[in-house]
Amino acid sequence: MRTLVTGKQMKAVDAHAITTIGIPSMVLMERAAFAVAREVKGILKEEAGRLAPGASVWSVCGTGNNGADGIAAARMLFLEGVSAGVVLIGQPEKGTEEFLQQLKIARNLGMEILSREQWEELCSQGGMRCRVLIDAIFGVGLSRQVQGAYAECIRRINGLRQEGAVECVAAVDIPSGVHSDTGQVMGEAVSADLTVTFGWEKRGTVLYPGRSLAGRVVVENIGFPPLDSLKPEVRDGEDEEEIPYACTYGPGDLERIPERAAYSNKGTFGKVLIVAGSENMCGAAYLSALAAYRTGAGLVKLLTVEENRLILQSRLPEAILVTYTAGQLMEGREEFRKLIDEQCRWADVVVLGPGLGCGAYVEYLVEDILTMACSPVVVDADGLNTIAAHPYLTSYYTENIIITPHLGEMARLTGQSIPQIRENLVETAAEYAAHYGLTCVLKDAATVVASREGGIYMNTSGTSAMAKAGSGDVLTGIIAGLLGLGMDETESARLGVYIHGRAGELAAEKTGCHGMLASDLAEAIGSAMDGKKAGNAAESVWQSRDSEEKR
Ligand SMILES: NC(=O)C1=CN([C@@H]2O[C@H](COP(=O)(O)OP(=O)(O)OC[C@H]3O[C@@H](n4cnc5c(N)ncnc54)[C@H](O)[C@@H]3O)[C@@H](O)[C@H]2O)[C@@H](O)CC1
Ligand SMILES: Nc1ncnc2c1ncn2[C@@H]1O[C@H](COP(=O)(O)OP(=O)(O)O)[C@@H](O)[C@H]1O
Ligand SMILES: [K+]
Repeated sequence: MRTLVTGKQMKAVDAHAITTIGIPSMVLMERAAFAVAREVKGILKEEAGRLAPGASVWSVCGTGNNGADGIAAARMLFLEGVSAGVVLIGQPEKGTEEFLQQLKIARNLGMEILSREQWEELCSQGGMRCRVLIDAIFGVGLSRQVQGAYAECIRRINGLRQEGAVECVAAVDIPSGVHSDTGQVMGEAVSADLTVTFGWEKRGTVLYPGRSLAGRVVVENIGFPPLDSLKPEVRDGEDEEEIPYACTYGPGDLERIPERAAYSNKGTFGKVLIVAGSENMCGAAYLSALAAYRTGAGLVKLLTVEENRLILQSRLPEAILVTYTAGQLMEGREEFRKLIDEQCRWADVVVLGPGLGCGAYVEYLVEDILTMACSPVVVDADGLNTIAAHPYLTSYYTENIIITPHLGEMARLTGQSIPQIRENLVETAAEYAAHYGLTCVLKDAATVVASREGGIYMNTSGTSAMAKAGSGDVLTGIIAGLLGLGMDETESARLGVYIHGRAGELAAEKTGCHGMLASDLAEAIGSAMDGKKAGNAAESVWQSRDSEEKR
């Protein structure tokens, strides 16, 4: 498990380390700059291991402590014989104490220091070519939209990278212009190949578009005290609500999956009831059921319309089938309730919604399941659309409900627009989960899981190959399967999302990124749950120099 922090949390740790613990700010900075310089040197090194002759580095620096890191990193490279210079953006005289100190050191060493105007001139004459450009304009201190000269400078950096005048852009802490909490571009943002971040990963490099802009992320422990040494009021200010530290999973977290006991039978691993499918829509029910079995469920039963009987029985003979007709539901509601009651008593887990459609009877079905299920219920797709269309159904929400909306479904549930939700992914999921006391899995390219107690998980596995119909149905099956194995709602949701992404990566390796089908994703679940197998693309772009486990 890796911890993810907001900019504000990171600043609170900085302040705590410096003022309460007494670690001098310049000591932290020296370690931060050393890490950046080390990574840049790695890029500059020839195969033989020596630094490339004439290797040139420009460090483009703002006047805050991010800029101070950038000057210090350039100075370390300069002292190792690299042709490294500094470009200053903003008014240096207004810089932080640390910035002014770093600038003085660089000047005393005789380093080349350009103003923005001089740099612009160099660029416009085509004289700006370098192996590595260090982006140190803004770090976690970015507090507003980027405009004017700063925006121009960021556009210039991206232009140089695009035209090949700069081979590699290395961002200090976070690409300048990316919001450290939301990953949103604040007007203009640097597109980096590498980001060296300090202490803990920032939420903004896990959420899109920040995640695409950060490139490979290296996390460096520069000597901060552990997060749990901070008192809540130190973390977030006495007058404000405490924001929880978010987390993400990696292959090591697969150990959370319970062992499959030798002395067991099919009843040991959970009975999953999947209430899904409608006339002409049986694929979602099939994929959910298949995924639940592939995740380890002992018994999967499909409750679906009579029209799906033949196809589902032939596609997935391992599943038990109970069918109904729409007429049965509309006219014989009392009879139908008995059937639902019986099925709910049988189930250890219920999935409600994939492919249910929007027939008038679906409202009754959703109401009956929500009122009668006494086990965890995973509500997805048309289950959620029905709740959005009939808001009284939210009164049946209980603490063992997991909802798995994509952004469109979340927009229907909350009345917010999709862009609004996209910009506030974490807050939207967290507020809904807290308000209704349930687990909310808000699905996106970087899915967020908000628990009813306030915990936040942000997913880092997955691939765009999964952006295809049916992927969400597979996810509901995986989460249901994990609940069936006995995991709690939060853990099933978090690990389910992680395994789902990992299965996507593994399946895409075989089919190629464009060719993958949701059924390929479901078939890869078993391998994805096997912790010994490598293959997590997200893991390969992430690396920690000093992992949290070691601390
Ligand atoms: N001792 C420390 O405090 C340490 C700080 N570190 C570095 O310091 C960074 C944080 O430094 P700061 O808090 O000084 O903040 P930053 O250097 O990230 O930037 C803040 C500066 O930019 C200005 N600014 C913010 N948004 C702007 C906008 N849109 N347009 C124009 N100006 C804008 C602010 O007024 C401020 O002057 C971290 O990201 C990290 O790189 C690291 O060196 C670790 C130690
Ligand atoms: N670009 C992407 N990268 C990673 N995961 C993705 C991407 N696009 C979609 N996904 C995942 O695929 C799933 C799609 O779910 P959903 O939209 O409900 O599809 P459907 O309803 O067709 O099954 C979600 O779990 C989502 O996180
Ligand atoms: K930066």
